[in-house]
Amino acid sequence: MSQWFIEVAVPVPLRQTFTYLSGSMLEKGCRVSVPFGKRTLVGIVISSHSTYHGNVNKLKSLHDVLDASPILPPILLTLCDWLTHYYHHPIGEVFHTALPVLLRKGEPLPKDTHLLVEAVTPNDEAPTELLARAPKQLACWQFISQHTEPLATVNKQFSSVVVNALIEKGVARTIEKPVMSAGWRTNLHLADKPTANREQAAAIAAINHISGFSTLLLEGVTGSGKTEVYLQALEQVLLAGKQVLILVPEIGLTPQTVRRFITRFGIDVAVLHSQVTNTERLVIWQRAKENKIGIIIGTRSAIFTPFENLGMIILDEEHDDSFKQTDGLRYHARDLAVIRAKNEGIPLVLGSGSPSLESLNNALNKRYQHVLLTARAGAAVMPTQHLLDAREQPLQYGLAAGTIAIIKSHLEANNQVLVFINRKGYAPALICHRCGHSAECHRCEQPFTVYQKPPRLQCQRCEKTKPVPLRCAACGSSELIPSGAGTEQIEAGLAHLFPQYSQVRIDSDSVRGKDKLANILKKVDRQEYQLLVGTQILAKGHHFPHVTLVVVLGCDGALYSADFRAPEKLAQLVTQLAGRAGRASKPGEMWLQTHSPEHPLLQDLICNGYQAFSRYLLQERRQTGLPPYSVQCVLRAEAVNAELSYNFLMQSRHYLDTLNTLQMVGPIPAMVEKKQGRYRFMLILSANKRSVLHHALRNALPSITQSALSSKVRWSIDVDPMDFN
Ligand SMILES: Nc1ncnc2c1ncn2[C@@H]1O[C@H](COP(=O)(O)OP(=O)(O)OP(=O)(O)O)[C@@H](O)[C@H]1O
Ligand SMILES: [Zn+2]
Repeated sequence: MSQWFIEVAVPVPLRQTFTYLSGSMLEKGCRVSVPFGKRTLVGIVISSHSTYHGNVNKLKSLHDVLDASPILPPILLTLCDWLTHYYHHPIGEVFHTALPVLLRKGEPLPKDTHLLVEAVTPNDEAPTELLARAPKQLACWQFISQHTEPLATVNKQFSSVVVNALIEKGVARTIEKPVMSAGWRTNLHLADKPTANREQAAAIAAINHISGFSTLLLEGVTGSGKTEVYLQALEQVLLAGKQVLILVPEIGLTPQTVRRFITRFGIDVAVLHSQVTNTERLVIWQRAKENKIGIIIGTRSAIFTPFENLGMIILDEEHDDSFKQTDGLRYHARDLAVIRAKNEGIPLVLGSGSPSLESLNNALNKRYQHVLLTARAGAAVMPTQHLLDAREQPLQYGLAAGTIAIIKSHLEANNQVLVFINRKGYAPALICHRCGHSAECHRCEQPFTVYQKPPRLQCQRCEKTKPVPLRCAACGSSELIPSGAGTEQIEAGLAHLFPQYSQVRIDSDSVRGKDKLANILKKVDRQEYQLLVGTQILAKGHHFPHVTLVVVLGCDGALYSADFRAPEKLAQLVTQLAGRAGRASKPGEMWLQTHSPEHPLLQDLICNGYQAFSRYLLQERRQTGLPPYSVQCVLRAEAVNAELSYNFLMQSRHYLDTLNTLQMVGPIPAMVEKKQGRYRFMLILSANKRSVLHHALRNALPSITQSALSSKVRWSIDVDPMDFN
């Protein structure tokens, strides 16, 4: 019997494959179960060899081969290889991330079958007598004797009690059959659509003109009808029988968006987001792979869906943070989409009203095609933007008198008002009025947020909760005052100021649970609420036709942040928030309440708008040599013992420095210095060229991973970091 040496990617945090023995050659991409220490793990075959240059006696045999043919198509295998190299991530974990949870666990692919109910006719006679006393059962039997129907269809008319009774009496049985689907292409039909305006038509033509791979940045102001452009550009792709993948931000995936695609094309649209169960996810995964689904709309990880015949990728709100994974394999779905589209030889469309500086730079450099939509679609006009100087104005619940007056005028005109604040809870801190001590989470060294609904203190980093204390832990005084304002406080304040208007709070606390956000948005649409108070969630792509005023609170902190991306993120947030106002027939306005009305960044953004502001920020990045004019990587380490994580990074710095090609900052405390009892440090690496950064990392990683300290701390590599937390 021949012996094969199989290289397997095993889901462990080690940057290598492991060799196992097998009696036969195995193809790359098949799953195998292997012994690993005392455990059995599911790994992916990377390669098979007939020879081995090591001690064969030390090798173990595979337990099992789980797939007869590769579970991942070649395109995804290539993508995983790219991820492993680009993000310097352990190969087994890369494959693990790319696979649906159930496949990671070694489950087989589900059979695409359904149960049918078939009538049985004993002695060739209808069982009329047998069922004479059970008219429902008789009716059911007659129904199934005419056609063999799926159980689900039968159950629409007859309860399972009735069906089971027939089965027990031996006059019906269930049979499992493959689902015969006519395929989405037969159902495809185009519904009525608005006539594209001149700019939209140019964008659609530009997209449809692409043959093979190209990335196109659609920079369209909020409400300019980007979704309409996607819809019309997709017609040609779908009519050619090709599938499409649409990637959207985490919370932007609303039923309204999905419905627009369903009604336009008349076909099922599969949706992939965090609330989809593992079983549903696997079914969609397989159906896409077999070209049984035409359109998939999903968040970040949907980029790993296999398609038999993918024709286009669209990534909407491409500036959104949620496309970047912030733990484990820290990939950016936008960058992955570029690589995937290139490998598939298909167009990629990136859309945003406030594009990231990375994409903008690529567009201005002509690496991407660039199409602008400068005006709103239909009759809507762009909202006006203003600063509200809160200095020396009386404040009530964090709202300046001027802000309250503007809110009042819009409410009285019967319009909806959206109030944004970047904090959840009632107040971001509880402070002792006598000694100034603030109640703090010890594990995170971070002030507790005060909540009223229900009353508690809660840490935003580790979610630990505590009852609200009656006395100061430091001096015993009972004079404890909430400091600053969050959504709950603004909600309470507005309820007090405007009791006659109905209000809803929209933040991650209030929309927790399936369909909760969707239901609130439906009510907003029906104008059951006139005041909307909330966090970032409100900024994401929603179409609020009745909102005419957007009020922005609590943004001053971002003006003084140490993160060089803070101005860009603030500008995107403000632009997207303003973009929720005046989207239909009535014009809208945005007021940003600030104590720094003269700050040049704010002035520039409000007076000149995102388009000019973003070009100015790019100039600044060029002058300072920051991304996208350089590349970065962050090495993070955390440990209960601060010294360990500091020393690990110090030592890593030394290994990385041997080539003397990188600029390095650190080790310095991460912006989130402590979390759940662990001290966190970072080392920021930058280089002018990507190849230099990668070379230095590849050169140093063996020493870093083999160091004794590396097993004593939790550490990670973040290529193209989007934050310094
Ligand atoms: N050519 C058109 N004629 C009339 N109405 C249109 C046209 N294109 C889009 N609309 C309408 O304009 C509104 C905004 O369009 P859409 O939601 O596509 O904008 P968007 O650019 O995706 O918005 P945002 O980036 O702010 O989320 C929608 O109600 C849409 O139906
Ligand atoms: Zn905490």
